[in-house]
Amino acid sequence: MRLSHVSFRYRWRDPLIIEDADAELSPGDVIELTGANGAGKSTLLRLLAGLARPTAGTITGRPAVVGFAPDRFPAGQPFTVTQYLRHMSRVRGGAPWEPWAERLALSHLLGLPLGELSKGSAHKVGLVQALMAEPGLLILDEPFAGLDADTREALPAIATEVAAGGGIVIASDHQAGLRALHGVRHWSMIAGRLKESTSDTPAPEAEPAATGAATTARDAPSAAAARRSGPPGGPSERRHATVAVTLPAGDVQRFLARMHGEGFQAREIEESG
Ligand SMILES: Nc1ncnc2c1ncn2[C@@H]1O[C@H](COP(=O)(O)OP(=O)(O)OP(=O)(O)O)[C@@H](O)[C@H]1O
Repeated sequence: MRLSHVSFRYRWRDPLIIEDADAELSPGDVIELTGANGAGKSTLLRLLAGLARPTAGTITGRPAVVGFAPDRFPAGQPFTVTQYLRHMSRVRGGAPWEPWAERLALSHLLGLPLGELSKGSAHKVGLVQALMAEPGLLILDEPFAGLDADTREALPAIATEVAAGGGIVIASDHQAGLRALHGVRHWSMIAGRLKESTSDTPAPEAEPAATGAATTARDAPSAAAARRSGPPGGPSERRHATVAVTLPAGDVQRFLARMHGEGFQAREIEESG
């Protein structure tokens, strides 16, 4: 998989969040992505996942199966854990999710509605949906945040297994949870630039994103963030609209991944003959 001169801005005339990123990812790579808050890590991960398109440059050779665990799992969906994971498994061609749920110590929570899960447990559900389809590219946005000690210890081994099976693993990680892994690559986002450090010491998390004007972008509530949190206060937070979408069956997985990444909720999937 290759990034060639990839630049990205959220809106026309906004500053570039990512500027001229070049990188090559090979099967078996485990990559730790660091950078200050707002440096553009999540943005880069979304570009890698195919959930956003580069403003300039290209990303080629993305593996067919991408597992993406966002930093904030959209837990406000009207499903129990089992219903949600079954549903994601169907979307992913019947991928086995139960062993992952067991491994991440979710088995006792399967009957709970997603909305009743603790932050860490909801995060685990996001990890299970990302792992179940044996991704060729596993993207983890702050995977260690909020996890209990056992799961924190399990994650490096899981990353190693995915890589050993020929997958690429990339994780943004303020907690250095993968740093001890043998052969881990260190990427950092600094001032809009993607840098790889060749030593075992990753580059410092020096500066936030791109240029001075990036402050505006960082501080402004993003459209996606606004959608995730909803309007402040009052019963309007609970108002929803349901939209029926028809699309080719082969696009369902990509569509759902993008939708979940944006914080939207899937209600029902129905395949016609
Ligand atoms: N949907 C959006 N629309 C406009 N600007 C955005 C959007 N999402 C993020 N940004 C801006 O892009 C910049 C990079 O954000 P990003 O979430 O990629 O940073 P990050 O390195 O992952 O930060 P953190 O470590 O805090 O998670 C920030 O300035 C942020 O405000």
